[in-house]
Amino acid sequence: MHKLVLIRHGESTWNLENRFTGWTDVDLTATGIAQAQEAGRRLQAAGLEFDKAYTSVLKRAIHTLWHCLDAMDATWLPVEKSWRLNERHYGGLQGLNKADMARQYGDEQVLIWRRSYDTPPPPLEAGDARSERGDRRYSALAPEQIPLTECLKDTVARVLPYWESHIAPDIRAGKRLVIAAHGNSLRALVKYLDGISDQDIVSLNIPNGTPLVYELDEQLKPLRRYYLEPSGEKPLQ
Ligand SMILES: O=C(O)[C@@H](CO)OP(=O)(O)O
Repeated sequence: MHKLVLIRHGESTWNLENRFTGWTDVDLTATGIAQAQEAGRRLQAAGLEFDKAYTSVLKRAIHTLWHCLDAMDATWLPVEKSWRLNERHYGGLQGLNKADMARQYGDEQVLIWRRSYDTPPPPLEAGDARSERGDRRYSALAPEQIPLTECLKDTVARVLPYWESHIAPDIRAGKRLVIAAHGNSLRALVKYLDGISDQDIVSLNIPNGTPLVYELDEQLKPLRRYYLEPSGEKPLQ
């Protein structure tokens, strides 16, 4: 049996300000840092240990991993970062306020933008100052690989090759992994692992800074999955 831990970053400044974030590289708030430290303490109290960590190239996930590992006295662990674990790209909505957009376009439209499986938000213009196409951290990618918007289906399509090429082989080799990532890159992974339908994934939300433990069989099929809450194990809903 293998154990894999997924953790969504702690509260970010734009979570607090209720802004569409996507690939925008925002910091954790003081609450987000505390959530990450608490996650590390809970993992340690549950007796979980890791051999390696994975994260995105966005600092809210990277710093969550640091604080979590620091609380476990395990910042020495090897860490692999990939853009493929980044948050879903939010297109032209990046930076805008979610409540303002709901007032302007209605709750139903905002729900489609936020949770539809295959309808992406309006794209960024390639020349938009918010586009990540000039960002040095993505310089190894062809420009067209850097999204201008994404629906969850697009996120699944770029997360799964990384699961297959990097994460799954590590698990099969016996490595105990923690993955610190984002609400939607983790929803993509959970959808795949648990075989959740395109319809049912719409209502699955992953909270900030709460370790989600998967117990996997030899074929990497989930046997159990649960959040590590202060009160103990809580089933994934
Ligand atoms: O803004 C974002 O990038 C994400 C995660 O915070 O928001 P949502 O919950 O709408 O997917």
